Amino acid sequence: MLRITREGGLALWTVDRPHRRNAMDWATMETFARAVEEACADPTLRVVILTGAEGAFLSGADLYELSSYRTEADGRRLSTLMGEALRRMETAPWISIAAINGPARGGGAEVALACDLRVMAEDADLAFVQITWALPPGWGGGQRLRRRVGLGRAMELLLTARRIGASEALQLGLVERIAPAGQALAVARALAEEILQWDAEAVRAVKALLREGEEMPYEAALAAERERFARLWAAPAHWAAKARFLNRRSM
Ligand SMILES: CC[C@H](C(=O)O)C(=O)SCCNC(=O)CCNC(=O)[C@H](O)C(C)(C)COP(=O)(O)OP(=O)(O)OC[C@H]1O[C@@H](n2cnc3c(N)ncnc32)[C@H](O)[C@@H]1OP(=O)(O)O
Repeated sequence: MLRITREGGLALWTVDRPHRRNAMDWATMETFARAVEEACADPTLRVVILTGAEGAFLSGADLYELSSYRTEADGRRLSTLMGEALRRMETAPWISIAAINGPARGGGAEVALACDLRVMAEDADLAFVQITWALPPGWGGGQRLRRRVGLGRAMELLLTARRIGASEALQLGLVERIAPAGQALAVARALAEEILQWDAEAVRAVKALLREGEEMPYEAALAAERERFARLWAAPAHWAAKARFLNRRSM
Protein backbone atom coordinates (compact mmCIF):
# COMPACT_ATOMS: atom_id res chain seq x y z
CA MET A 1 0.00 0.00 0.00
CA LEU A 2 1.48 3.36 -1.09
CA ARG A 3 -0.54 6.34 0.08
CA ILE A 4 -0.09 9.43 -2.13
CA THR A 5 -1.25 12.92 -1.17
CA ARG A 6 -0.66 16.11 -3.16
CA GLU A 7 -0.18 19.67 -1.92
CA GLY A 8 0.51 21.92 -4.90
CA GLY A 9 3.99 21.16 -6.25
CA LEU A 10 4.69 18.81 -3.33
CA ALA A 11 3.62 15.15 -3.10
CA LEU A 12 3.81 12.95 0.00
CA TRP A 13 4.29 9.23 -0.67
CA THR A 14 3.80 7.04 2.40
CA VAL A 15 4.44 3.30 2.39
CA ASP A 16 1.57 2.27 4.62
CA ARG A 17 2.14 -1.32 5.80
CA PRO A 18 2.91 -0.72 9.51
CA HIS A 19 2.03 -4.32 10.41
CA ARG A 20 5.13 -5.22 8.41
CA ARG A 21 7.16 -2.15 9.44
CA ASN A 22 6.47 -0.87 5.93
CA ALA A 23 8.10 -3.76 4.10
CA MET A 24 7.22 -3.61 0.41
CA ASP A 25 5.19 -6.45 -1.08
CA TRP A 26 4.86 -6.91 -4.85
CA ALA A 27 1.75 -4.73 -5.02
CA THR A 28 3.49 -1.88 -3.20
CA MET A 29 6.60 -2.16 -5.37
CA GLU A 30 4.48 -2.11 -8.54
CA THR A 31 2.48 0.86 -7.25
CA PHE A 32 5.73 2.65 -6.40
CA ALA A 33 7.18 2.02 -9.88
CA ARG A 34 3.95 3.25 -11.51
CA ALA A 35 3.89 6.33 -9.27
CA VAL A 36 7.45 7.20 -10.29
CA GLU A 37 6.58 6.94 -13.99
CA GLU A 38 3.36 8.98 -13.60
CA ALA A 39 5.20 11.61 -11.55
CA CYS A 40 7.81 11.95 -14.30
CA ALA A 41 4.99 12.81 -16.71
CA ASP A 42 3.61 15.55 -14.42
CA PRO A 43 5.28 18.91 -15.11
CA THR A 44 3.59 20.49 -12.08
CA LEU A 45 5.26 18.12 -9.61
CA ARG A 46 8.39 19.58 -8.03
CA VAL A 47 9.17 17.70 -4.80
CA VAL A 48 8.26 14.22 -3.54
CA ILE A 49 8.70 13.29 0.12
CA LEU A 50 8.89 9.53 0.70
CA THR A 51 8.28 8.13 4.19
CA GLY A 52 6.82 5.18 6.10
CA ALA A 53 3.74 4.92 8.29
CA GLU A 54 3.69 4.73 12.07
CA GLY A 55 7.29 5.22 13.10
CA ALA A 56 9.17 3.00 10.66
CA PHE A 57 10.73 4.09 7.38
CA LEU A 58 10.93 1.01 5.10
CA SER A 59 11.86 -2.52 6.14
CA GLY A 60 12.86 -3.53 2.63
CA ALA A 61 11.11 -6.28 0.71
CA ASP A 62 8.35 -8.27 2.41
CA LEU A 63 10.09 -11.40 3.65
CA TYR A 64 6.83 -13.27 4.15
CA GLU A 65 5.48 -12.64 0.68
CA LEU A 66 8.80 -13.25 -1.06
CA SER A 67 9.33 -16.59 0.68
CA SER A 68 7.30 -18.28 -2.06
CA TYR A 69 9.26 -16.68 -4.92
CA ARG A 70 12.45 -18.74 -5.02
CA THR A 71 13.65 -18.88 -8.64
CA GLU A 72 16.40 -16.83 -10.23
CA ALA A 73 13.69 -15.27 -12.40
CA ASP A 74 11.86 -14.16 -9.23
CA GLY A 75 15.07 -12.59 -7.95
CA ARG A 76 15.61 -10.82 -11.27
CA ARG A 77 12.00 -9.54 -11.18
CA LEU A 78 12.56 -8.20 -7.64
CA SER A 79 15.87 -6.49 -8.43
CA THR A 80 14.68 -5.17 -11.79
CA LEU A 81 11.30 -3.80 -10.69
CA MET A 82 12.67 -1.71 -7.83
CA GLY A 83 16.14 -1.23 -9.28
CA GLU A 84 14.74 0.43 -12.40
CA ALA A 85 12.14 2.44 -10.46
CA LEU A 86 14.83 3.85 -8.14
CA ARG A 87 17.08 4.71 -11.09
CA ARG A 88 14.12 6.48 -12.76
CA MET A 89 13.60 8.44 -9.54
CA GLU A 90 17.25 9.54 -9.61
CA THR A 91 16.85 10.96 -13.13
CA ALA A 92 13.37 12.41 -12.51
CA PRO A 93 12.88 16.18 -12.96
CA TRP A 94 11.51 16.47 -9.41
CA ILE A 95 13.44 16.40 -6.13
CA SER A 96 12.98 13.34 -3.90
CA ILE A 97 13.39 13.63 -0.13
CA ALA A 98 13.42 10.58 2.16
CA ALA A 99 11.92 11.32 5.58
CA ILE A 100 13.60 8.53 7.57
CA ASN A 101 11.30 8.39 10.56
CA GLY A 102 12.37 4.98 11.86
CA PRO A 103 14.28 1.81 10.93
CA ALA A 104 15.41 1.61 7.29
CA ARG A 105 16.49 -1.96 6.59
CA GLY A 106 17.88 -3.71 3.52
CA GLY A 107 16.04 -2.49 0.46
CA GLY A 108 14.56 0.26 2.65
CA ALA A 109 18.05 1.66 3.20
CA GLU A 110 18.64 1.36 -0.55
CA VAL A 111 15.47 3.35 -1.27
CA ALA A 112 16.67 6.09 1.09
CA LEU A 113 20.02 6.28 -0.73
CA ALA A 114 18.33 6.57 -4.12
CA CYS A 115 16.51 9.74 -3.03
CA ASP A 116 18.12 13.10 -3.77
CA LEU A 117 18.02 14.17 -0.11
CA ARG A 118 17.51 12.48 3.28
CA VAL A 119 16.17 13.79 6.58
CA MET A 120 16.72 11.30 9.41
CA ALA A 121 15.10 11.31 12.83
CA GLU A 122 17.68 11.25 15.64
CA ASP A 123 16.28 7.92 16.89
CA ALA A 124 16.12 6.24 13.45
CA ASP A 125 18.76 3.94 12.02
CA LEU A 126 19.88 2.48 8.70
CA ALA A 127 21.19 -1.03 8.17
CA PHE A 128 22.17 -2.73 4.92
CA VAL A 129 21.19 -6.20 6.16
CA GLN A 130 21.14 -8.07 2.84
CA ILE A 131 24.21 -10.13 3.82
CA THR A 132 22.22 -11.57 6.76
CA TRP A 133 19.94 -13.11 4.10
CA ALA A 134 22.97 -14.39 2.15
CA LEU A 135 22.38 -11.72 -0.46
CA PRO A 136 24.16 -8.67 -1.85
CA PRO A 137 22.15 -5.45 -2.31
CA GLY A 138 19.55 -5.82 -5.07
CA TRP A 139 18.16 -2.33 -5.63
CA GLY A 140 21.35 -0.41 -6.43
CA GLY A 141 22.37 0.30 -2.86
CA GLY A 142 25.88 -1.11 -3.27
CA GLN A 143 26.84 1.27 -6.08
CA ARG A 144 25.17 4.26 -4.41
CA LEU A 145 26.84 3.49 -1.08
CA ARG A 146 30.27 3.18 -2.70
CA ARG A 147 29.86 6.49 -4.51
CA ARG A 148 28.71 8.19 -1.31
CA VAL A 149 31.05 6.82 1.39
CA GLY A 150 33.90 5.21 -0.55
CA LEU A 151 34.85 1.61 -1.25
CA GLY A 152 36.18 0.72 2.18
CA ARG A 153 33.29 2.11 4.20
CA ALA A 154 30.74 0.66 1.76
CA MET A 155 32.41 -2.73 2.12
CA GLU A 156 32.35 -2.43 5.92
CA LEU A 157 28.67 -1.45 6.07
CA LEU A 158 27.56 -4.14 3.59
CA LEU A 159 29.68 -6.90 5.13
CA THR A 160 28.74 -6.21 8.75
CA ALA A 161 25.04 -5.26 8.30
CA ARG A 162 25.56 -3.03 11.31
CA ARG A 163 23.15 -0.28 12.28
CA ILE A 164 24.07 3.29 11.41
CA GLY A 165 22.62 5.87 13.77
CA ALA A 166 21.65 9.37 12.73
CA SER A 167 24.77 11.17 13.90
CA GLU A 168 27.06 8.67 12.16
CA ALA A 169 24.88 8.79 9.04
CA LEU A 170 25.28 12.58 8.97
CA GLN A 171 29.01 12.32 9.55
CA LEU A 172 29.35 9.75 6.74
CA GLY A 173 27.34 11.95 4.36
CA LEU A 174 24.55 9.37 4.14
CA VAL A 175 21.93 11.92 5.20
CA GLU A 176 21.76 15.70 4.86
CA ARG A 177 19.64 16.71 7.88
CA ILE A 178 18.82 15.30 11.34
CA ALA A 179 15.39 15.82 12.91
CA PRO A 180 14.22 15.43 16.51
CA ALA A 181 12.48 12.11 17.20
CA GLY A 182 9.08 12.07 15.54
CA GLN A 183 9.87 15.16 13.44
CA ALA A 184 11.47 13.69 10.29
CA LEU A 185 8.44 14.46 8.14
CA ALA A 186 8.10 17.99 9.52
CA VAL A 187 11.77 18.73 8.83
CA ALA A 188 11.45 17.17 5.36
CA ARG A 189 8.48 19.43 4.69
CA ALA A 190 10.50 22.47 5.77
CA LEU A 191 13.33 21.40 3.45
CA ALA A 192 10.82 20.97 0.62
CA GLU A 193 9.54 24.52 1.22
CA GLU A 194 13.11 25.85 1.06
CA ILE A 195 13.38 24.26 -2.41
CA LEU A 196 9.88 25.16 -3.62
CA GLN A 197 10.56 28.87 -3.12
CA TRP A 198 13.01 28.88 -6.06
CA ASP A 199 12.39 28.93 -9.81
CA ALA A 200 11.33 25.44 -10.92
CA GLU A 201 13.63 25.35 -13.96
CA ALA A 202 16.65 26.43 -11.92
CA VAL A 203 15.96 23.68 -9.37
CA ARG A 204 15.60 21.12 -12.16
CA ALA A 205 18.88 22.35 -13.69
CA VAL A 206 20.77 21.92 -10.40
CA LYS A 207 19.57 18.33 -10.02
CA ALA A 208 20.20 17.48 -13.67
CA LEU A 209 23.76 18.85 -13.75
CA LEU A 210 24.70 17.07 -10.53
CA ARG A 211 23.12 13.75 -11.56
CA GLU A 212 24.40 13.75 -15.16
CA GLY A 213 27.80 14.88 -13.94
CA GLU A 214 28.12 11.64 -11.97
CA GLU A 215 28.15 9.71 -15.26
CA MET A 216 30.42 12.06 -17.25
CA PRO A 217 34.15 12.68 -17.50
CA TYR A 218 35.04 15.81 -15.50
CA GLU A 219 35.65 18.12 -18.47
CA ALA A 220 32.37 17.08 -20.12
CA ALA A 221 30.50 17.64 -16.86
CA LEU A 222 32.00 21.13 -16.51
CA ALA A 223 31.00 21.93 -20.10
CA ALA A 224 27.45 20.65 -19.52
CA GLU A 225 27.20 22.81 -16.39
CA ARG A 226 28.33 25.89 -18.31
CA GLU A 227 25.72 25.20 -20.98
CA ARG A 228 22.92 24.90 -18.44
CA PHE A 229 24.06 28.19 -16.86
CA ALA A 230 24.06 29.96 -20.24
CA ARG A 231 20.56 28.76 -21.06
CA LEU A 232 19.09 29.92 -17.75
CA TRP A 233 21.04 33.18 -17.90
CA ALA A 234 18.65 34.21 -20.71
CA ALA A 235 15.56 32.91 -18.91
CA PRO A 236 12.89 35.40 -17.75
CA ALA A 237 13.03 34.08 -14.16
CA HIS A 238 16.67 35.11 -13.89
CA TRP A 239 15.99 38.66 -15.04
CA ALA A 240 12.86 38.98 -12.91
CA ALA A 241 14.94 38.06 -9.86
CA LYS A 242 17.63 40.55 -10.85
CA ALA A 243 14.97 43.26 -11.42
CA ARG A 244 13.62 42.77 -7.91
CA PHE A 245 17.11 43.44 -6.58
CA LEU A 246 18.00 46.31 -8.94
CA ASN A 247 14.68 48.12 -8.38
CA ARG A 248 14.34 47.32 -4.68
CA ARG A 249 14.95 50.89 -3.56
CA SER A 250 12.21 52.24 -5.82
CA MET A 251 9.69 49.52 -4.78
C1 LIG B 1 16.34 -6.17 -2.28
C2 LIG B 1 15.46 -6.24 -1.07
C3 LIG B 1 16.20 -6.85 0.07
C4 LIG B 1 16.49 -8.25 -0.23
O1 LIG B 1 15.57 -8.97 -0.67
O2 LIG B 1 17.65 -8.61 0.01
C5 LIG B 1 15.42 -6.72 1.34
O3 LIG B 1 15.02 -5.67 1.69
S1 LIG B 1 15.15 -8.15 2.29
C6 LIG B 1 14.37 -7.51 3.77
C7 LIG B 1 15.37 -6.77 4.59
N1 LIG B 1 14.75 -6.29 5.81
C8 LIG B 1 14.98 -6.82 7.01
O4 LIG B 1 15.75 -7.75 7.16
C9 LIG B 1 14.28 -6.17 8.17
C10 LIG B 1 13.65 -7.21 9.07
N2 LIG B 1 12.93 -6.54 10.14
C11 LIG B 1 13.56 -6.03 11.24
O5 LIG B 1 14.77 -6.02 11.37
C12 LIG B 1 12.67 -5.42 12.28
O6 LIG B 1 11.34 -5.88 12.04
C13 LIG B 1 12.65 -3.88 12.25
C14 LIG B 1 14.00 -3.35 12.74
C15 LIG B 1 12.35 -3.38 10.87
C16 LIG B 1 11.55 -3.40 13.22
O7 LIG B 1 11.72 -4.00 14.48
P1 LIG B 1 10.54 -3.92 15.55
O8 LIG B 1 11.03 -4.61 16.76
O9 LIG B 1 10.05 -2.53 15.63
O10 LIG B 1 9.36 -4.76 14.89
P2 LIG B 1 9.25 -6.34 14.74
O11 LIG B 1 10.57 -6.91 14.38
O12 LIG B 1 8.52 -6.89 15.90
O13 LIG B 1 8.34 -6.46 13.44
C17 LIG B 1 6.96 -6.07 13.50
C18 LIG B 1 6.26 -6.90 12.47
O14 LIG B 1 6.75 -6.49 11.16
C19 LIG B 1 7.22 -7.64 10.48
N3 LIG B 1 8.30 -7.26 9.57
C20 LIG B 1 9.33 -6.45 9.85
N4 LIG B 1 10.15 -6.35 8.76
C21 LIG B 1 9.61 -7.14 7.79
C22 LIG B 1 9.96 -7.48 6.44
N5 LIG B 1 11.02 -6.95 5.83
N6 LIG B 1 9.16 -8.34 5.76
C23 LIG B 1 8.04 -8.86 6.36
N7 LIG B 1 7.65 -8.58 7.63
C24 LIG B 1 8.43 -7.73 8.32
C25 LIG B 1 7.68 -8.57 11.58
O15 LIG B 1 7.79 -9.87 11.08
C26 LIG B 1 6.58 -8.37 12.58
O16 LIG B 1 5.42 -9.07 12.17
P3 LIG B 1 5.06 -10.52 12.76
O17 LIG B 1 3.71 -10.86 12.21
O18 LIG B 1 5.09 -10.36 14.26
O19 LIG B 1 6.17 -11.42 12.27
